[in-house]
Amino acid sequence: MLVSPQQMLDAEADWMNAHGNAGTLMEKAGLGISRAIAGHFPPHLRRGTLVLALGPGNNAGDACVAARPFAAAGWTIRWIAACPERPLSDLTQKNLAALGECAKKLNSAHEPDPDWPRPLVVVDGLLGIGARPPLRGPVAAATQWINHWRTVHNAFTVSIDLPTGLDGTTGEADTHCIVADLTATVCQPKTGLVTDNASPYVGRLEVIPLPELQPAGDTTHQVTTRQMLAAWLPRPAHDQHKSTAGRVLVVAGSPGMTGAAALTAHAALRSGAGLVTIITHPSSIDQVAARCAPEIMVQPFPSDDHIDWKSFDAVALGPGLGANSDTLACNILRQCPLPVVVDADALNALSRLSVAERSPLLDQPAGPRILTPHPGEFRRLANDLTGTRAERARAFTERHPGSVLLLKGQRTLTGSQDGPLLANPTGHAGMATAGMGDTLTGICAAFAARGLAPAISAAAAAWIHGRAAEIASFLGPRHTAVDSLTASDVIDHIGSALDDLRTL
Ligand SMILES: NC(=O)C1=CN([C@@H]2O[C@H](COP(=O)(O)OP(=O)(O)OC[C@H]3O[C@@H](n4cnc5c(N)ncnc54)[C@H](O)[C@@H]3O)[C@@H](O)[C@H]2O)[C@@H](O)CC1
Ligand SMILES: Nc1ncnc2c1ncn2[C@@H]1O[C@H](COP(=O)(O)OP(=O)(O)O)[C@@H](O)[C@H]1O
Repeated sequence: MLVSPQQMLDAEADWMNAHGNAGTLMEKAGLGISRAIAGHFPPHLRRGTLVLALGPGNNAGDACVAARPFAAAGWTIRWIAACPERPLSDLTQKNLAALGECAKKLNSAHEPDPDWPRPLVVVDGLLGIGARPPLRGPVAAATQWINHWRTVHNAFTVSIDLPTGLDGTTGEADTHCIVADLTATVCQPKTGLVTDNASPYVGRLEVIPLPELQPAGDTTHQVTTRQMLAAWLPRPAHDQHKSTAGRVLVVAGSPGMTGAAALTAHAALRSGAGLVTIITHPSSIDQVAARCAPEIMVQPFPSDDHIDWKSFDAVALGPGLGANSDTLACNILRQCPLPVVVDADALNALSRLSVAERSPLLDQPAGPRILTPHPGEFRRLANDLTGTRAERARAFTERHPGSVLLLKGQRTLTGSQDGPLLANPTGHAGMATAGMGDTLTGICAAFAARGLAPAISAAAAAWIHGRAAEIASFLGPRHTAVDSLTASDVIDHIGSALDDLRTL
C-alpha cells in the first residue's frame, strides 16, 4: 500500500494518542533500518565508518538507533548536528547517548577523514515526512556535503523515510535533494518515492515493517516486500524430481546473439528449473551449446514449427531471436497453452503485427502471458499511451486484460488485470548493461514453470534479479564497483538472493 505523508502522520498521531510514547516505535524502526543497511554492509563482515547526519526531528533518533549494531560490531561512528542552532530532540539525545564513547561528534563536514575505515556510509537523518522542499539554510548545506561525499568519496548514502529534499507526495525534488543509494521507509512506502520524478534520488527502497501503525492508503499500488515474497516462493518439496521441478523451454538466440539464449537458460537453471532446453536457429546451435553449462539441452527449431508442449511447463520466448523469426514467435504465441514470458524480439514481432492481429494474442491468449518490455520495447508496443509509467502500465493492462506486464526500468512495475500495480524495490544502476533483461526472463520463466501465478512470477523475478545484483556488487566474495556488474554475475548470485529472501 502507498501512503501520503499526511496519512502516515495521522496514523502516528493516533498511536501517540493511544500510547503516548514514540520511544518504542523508534526502537523498532531504527533496528529495522539497521537491518536494511546490513543487507548491503553486514556489520561483522566489513568494519567501516558510519556518519550520522542528524536533523531536529525524530528521523535523527531513528538514525542513532540504527547505528547501535554497527557500533557494537566495532564500526567507527561519527555524528554531526545539521542545525546547530536547534537542539536535537529528546529521543535523539537519548539514543545518541546510548551509542556511548565510540560515537564522536564532528564539528564540520568538509571532507571525510582519509584514515576512516571503509566502506563509508552516511545516514541522512535530516528531515522526515513532515518536511517539504524547498530546502533552506543549514539543511540545504548538509545535503550538499552528503551528495559531494557520495560523488567524490564513494560514500553510500542511506535516507530514512525519504531522501531529504524530496516531496513525499509528488516525488518532486529540490535541486540539492539527497541522492540516496538506499531509502529505508518506515511502515509503508510514501507515494512520492515511487513516482517517475523520484527515480534519480531514491535508489534501493526497503520498507521497514511497523505493524503498530495502521495508516489508510492506496492498496492498488504497492511495493513488493520480502514478506510478500517469502509467502509466494515455496521451498522445493522433498519428493520432487527434475520433471516436476519446472521444465523451461527457451526459444532464443540467433547468429551474433547466441549469448542471449545462454544467459536466459542459465538464469532459469539457477532459479530452480529442473530441466532447461533451448531451441535456437540451426546455424547457431554449436555456438549456443558451446556457451552453455552441460546441464542445458540445445536443439534446433523444429522444421515444421511443431513443439510438443507436454514436455514443458513454461516458455521464455524472444531473447536474441533476431528480426527474422517473427513467424515462429507469433505461431508460438498463437498456439502455446503454457505460460510464456515474452521478451525482446518476440515483443518486437508483436509490435510489427497490426492491431487486429495482435489484440487476440494479448487479450484472449492461448495460455498465460508475461510481457517484459524495456521502455524502448514498450514504446513500440503501445506508443499511443501517455502519462506516467504507472499510468501507462495500468492503461496497458486494462487494454490487454489477458496479459501480465513487467515494465522494466529503474523501478520495474508489474501490472495485471486483477492485482495491484507492484513496484520493485531492489537493484541498482549497474544493472543497466547488456543481457540483464535476458537474465530476468530466465528467472521469470523458471518461477512460472515451478507453478507460481504469472503476476507473482513476474514480481518475484524482478525482486530476486535486483537482489542478486546487490549481493554480487556489495556482498559477494568478488564484490566490485557497481558499474562493473555483468549479467553473468547476477546469474551467479541468484541462489544467494533466494537464500537471502528465506533468512528474513
Ligand atoms: N549477448 C547477447 O546475445 C545479447 C543480446 N541481446 C539481444 O539483442 C536484441 C536487441 O535488444 P536491445 O534491447 O539491445 O535493442 P532494442 O532496439 O530493442 O532496444 C534499444 C532501444 O530501446 C531503448 N531503450 C532501452 N532501454 C531503455 C530504457 N531503460 N529507457 C529508455 N529507452 C530504452 C534504447 O534507447 C534503444 O533505442 C534482443 O533480442 C536482445 O535479447 C541484448 O540482450 C544484449 C546482449
Ligand atoms: N538504473 C537501473 N536501476 C535498476 N535496474 C535497472 C536499471 N537499468 C536497467 N535495469 C534493469 O536491467 C534490466 C535491463 O533489461 P534490458 O534492457 O531488456 O536488457 P537486455 O536487453 O540487454 O537483456 C531490466 O530488468 C531493468 O529493470
